Amino acid sequence: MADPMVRLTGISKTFGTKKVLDNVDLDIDRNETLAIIGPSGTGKSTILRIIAGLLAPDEGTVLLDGQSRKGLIEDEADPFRISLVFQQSALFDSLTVEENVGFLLYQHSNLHHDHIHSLVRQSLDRVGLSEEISNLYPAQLSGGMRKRVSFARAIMEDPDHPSDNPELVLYDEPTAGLDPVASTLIEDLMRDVRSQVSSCSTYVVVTHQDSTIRRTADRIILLYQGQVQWQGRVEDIDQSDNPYVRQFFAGQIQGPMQITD
Ligand SMILES: Nc1ncnc2c1ncn2[C@@H]1O[C@H](COP(=O)(O)OP(=O)(O)OP(=O)(O)O)[C@@H](O)[C@H]1O
Repeated sequence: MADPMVRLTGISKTFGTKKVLDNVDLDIDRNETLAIIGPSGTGKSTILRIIAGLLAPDEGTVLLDGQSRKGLIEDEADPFRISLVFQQSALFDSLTVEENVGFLLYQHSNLHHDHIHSLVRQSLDRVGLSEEISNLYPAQLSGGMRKRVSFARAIMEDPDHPSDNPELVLYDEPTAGLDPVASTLIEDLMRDVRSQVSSCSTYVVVTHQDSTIRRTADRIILLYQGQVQWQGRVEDIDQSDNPYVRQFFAGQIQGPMQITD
C-alpha cells in the first residue's frame, strides 16, 4: 500500500502547563478530505500548524509521503508544499485584490505581468468573483468576498513550475462568521476546486460548523483533551453512540466534554 500523504505518530505538545496534544496518531491519504472537530481550545489549530510545519511537536513524528520532517518548514530545502487558508482571510490590507491573489507569482516568478494578470482573472473566476473587484482593497469587500479572495490566492498555480504547486490544503475555520448562504458558497467552492485544481484535492478542514463538516469532509476526527475521541465518516455521525459525537452534534452542555475555554 502507498504511504499516506501525512502520518502523525505519537504527537504531543504542551504550552506552559497545558498538554494540548497528547499522543495523537493521524493519517491523511491522498485525495482524502478530513475534518478535525472538537470544542474550543482542544488543539485543532495546533495540529494544523504542526502539519504545516509552522510549529514543532514536543514528541512524535511527522511523515510526509513517507519522509520524516526533521524541523520546521523554513528549515527544509525541498519542503512538502502546503497551502493554508486561515480563519481570518490573511490578506494584505495595503494590496489590491489583484496583487493579493497574484502575490507569489508577482514576487517569485519570471512570468510576464500580463500572464499573471490573466491567471489572477482565471482564479477569481473559479471562486465566482468578477474581474471588476481586482482593483479594490480588502477593506472594501464583505467578509465572504474576502474569504473567496483568499481562496483564489490559495488555488493560484505557477504554470512554469508545476512541482511548486501545493499538494495539501489546510483550511482553518473557512466558514467562521459567515451567514448560511455565504457558508454554502465557500463549502461548494472547497468541493468544486477539488475537481478543477489538482493541488486542492486533498485537504484538512478545521471547523465548528455542522454544515461545513457534513458538506466538505469524507472523514472526521473529534478531538478532546488533546486526544482523538472518535473518528468516522460523515454518514456515521447520526448513527454513532459515541458520547462525544452525540454531545457535539446535539450541542449539549451535559456530556463527557466540559467546556472551559
Ligand atoms: N503559541 C501558543 N502559546 C501558548 N498557548 C497556546 C499557543 N497556541 C495555542 N495555545 C493554547 O493551546 C490550546 C489549544 O489551542 P488551539 O488553537 O489549537 O485550539 P482549537 O481547538 O483550534 O481552538 P478554537 O476552536 O477555539 O480555535 C488553547 O488553550 C490555546 O490557548
